[in-house]
Amino acid sequence: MIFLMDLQMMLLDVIYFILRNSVRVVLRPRTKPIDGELVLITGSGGGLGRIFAQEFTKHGAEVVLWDIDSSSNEQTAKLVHEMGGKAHTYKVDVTNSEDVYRHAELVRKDLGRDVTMLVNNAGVVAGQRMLDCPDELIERTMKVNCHALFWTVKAFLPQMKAQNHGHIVTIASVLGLFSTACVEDYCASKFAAVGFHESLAHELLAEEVEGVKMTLVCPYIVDTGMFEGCKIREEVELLLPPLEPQYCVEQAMNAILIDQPLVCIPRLTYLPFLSRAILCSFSDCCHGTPMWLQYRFMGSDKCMFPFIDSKKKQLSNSVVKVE
Ligand SMILES: NC(=O)C1=CN([C@@H]2O[C@H](COP(=O)(O)OP(=O)(O)OC[C@H]3O[C@@H](n4cnc5c(N)ncnc54)[C@H](OP(=O)(O)O)[C@@H]3O)[C@@H](O)[C@H]2O)C=CC1
Ligand SMILES: CC1=C(/C=C/C(C)=C/C=C/C(C)=C/C=O)C(C)(C)CCC1
Repeated sequence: MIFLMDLQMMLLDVIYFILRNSVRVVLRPRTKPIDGELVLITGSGGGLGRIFAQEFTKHGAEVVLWDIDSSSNEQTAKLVHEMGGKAHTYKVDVTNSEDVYRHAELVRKDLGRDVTMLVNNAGVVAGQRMLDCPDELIERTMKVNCHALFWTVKAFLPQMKAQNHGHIVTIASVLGLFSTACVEDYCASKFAAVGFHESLAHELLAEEVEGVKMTLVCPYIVDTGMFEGCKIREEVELLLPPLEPQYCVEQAMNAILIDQPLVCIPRLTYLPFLSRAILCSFSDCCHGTPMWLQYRFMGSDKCMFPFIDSKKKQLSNSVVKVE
C-alpha cells in the first residue's frame, strides 16, 4: 500500500517537474545575484577561462584564477582589474592533488574567506591518433580533464557544505555525452567528467544539501584554437557552426545564474545526445547501423581527421624550431 502511494506521489512530482520546466523555457526564471561571491576558475589563463573571469566580474563577483601558466594568467587578472574587478592569481597544476590542497589553504589564508563557486574549466586534448600517442599525453588528458575534478572538489566542497551555500560548475563537452573517432583520450576523460559530476549531484541530493548547486556545461566546438581544424560536412556546418567563445560563456553563465543542472551549447546538440540514447547501444557503432549512417551523412565520422593533421603539423613545426 505504502509502495503504491509512494509511486503515485513520485509520478505526480514528475508531472509537476515537467510542467514547471516547460513554463521555465517560455518565461525565463529570475537569475540569482552573485555579487560578493568568491569564484575560483581553473585554466583561467586563456580561452573560455579568461572570458568566465570577465563575465563573473561583470556580475560583481571576486575571482580567484588558477592556471599552470603564470604569465597568461596575469594577463587575465589585468583584464579583470581594468574592469574594476578583484582578481587573485595562483600558479597551480590542477593534476597534482598536493598542489591543489596547498593552494586551497593559501587562498583561504590570503583572502580570509572561503571559495563559494568553483568553475572546473581547465582542459586539454592529446590531438594524436591513439596508437601514435605517447602514454604520458593520454595520462595528462585523464589527469587534467578528470582527476583534477576530484582534487578541487575535495578542496572546496567541505566549506560549501558546512555553510549550505555554493555552486560547482563542470565545463565538460558534448564529447562527454556522445563521441566521435580519433579523440579517445578526450572522450574518455569527458565522459568521466560527466559521470563524476552526475554522481556528485546525486550525493548532494541524497544528503539533502540544498544550498550547494551544480551545473554541467557541455559545449560543441568553440573557436578557442583547442580543436583547430575539426570539421563536419559543410551543409551541416551551416546549421552548427563553431561557437564564438563569448557566446558560449554567456550561455553557460545564463545556466549558472538560474541554477540549471545541465546545459548543452548550442541547444541543437541535445538532439545527437537523445538520438544516441534512443538508437545506440555500443554495439550500434558498426557500419550500416542507424548511428553510423547519421555520422557518415553529417561528416561527423571523420570530423577529427583534419584536426589531427593540423596538430601533427604544429608538432613538426615546433620540433624543427627546437632543432
Ligand atoms: N575549445 C573547444 O572546442 C571546447 C572546449 N571545451 C572545454 O572547455 C574548457 C576550456 O577550453 P578552452 O578554453 O578551449 O581551452 P584552452 O586551451 O584555451 O584553455 C585551457 C586552459 O587550461 C590550462 N591548463 C591546462 N592544463 C592545466 C593544468 N594542469 N593546471 C592548470 N591549468 C591548466 C591551460 O594552460 P596552458 O595554455 O598553459 O596549457 C589553458 O590556460 C576545457 O575543459 C575544454 O575541454 C568544451 C567543448 C569545446
Ligand atoms: C559526432 C556528431 C556530430 C559532431 C560533433 C562534433 C564535431 C563535436 C565536436 C566537439 C568538440 C570539439 C568538443 C570539445 O570539447 C554532429 C554533427 C553534432 C552530429 C551528431 C554526431
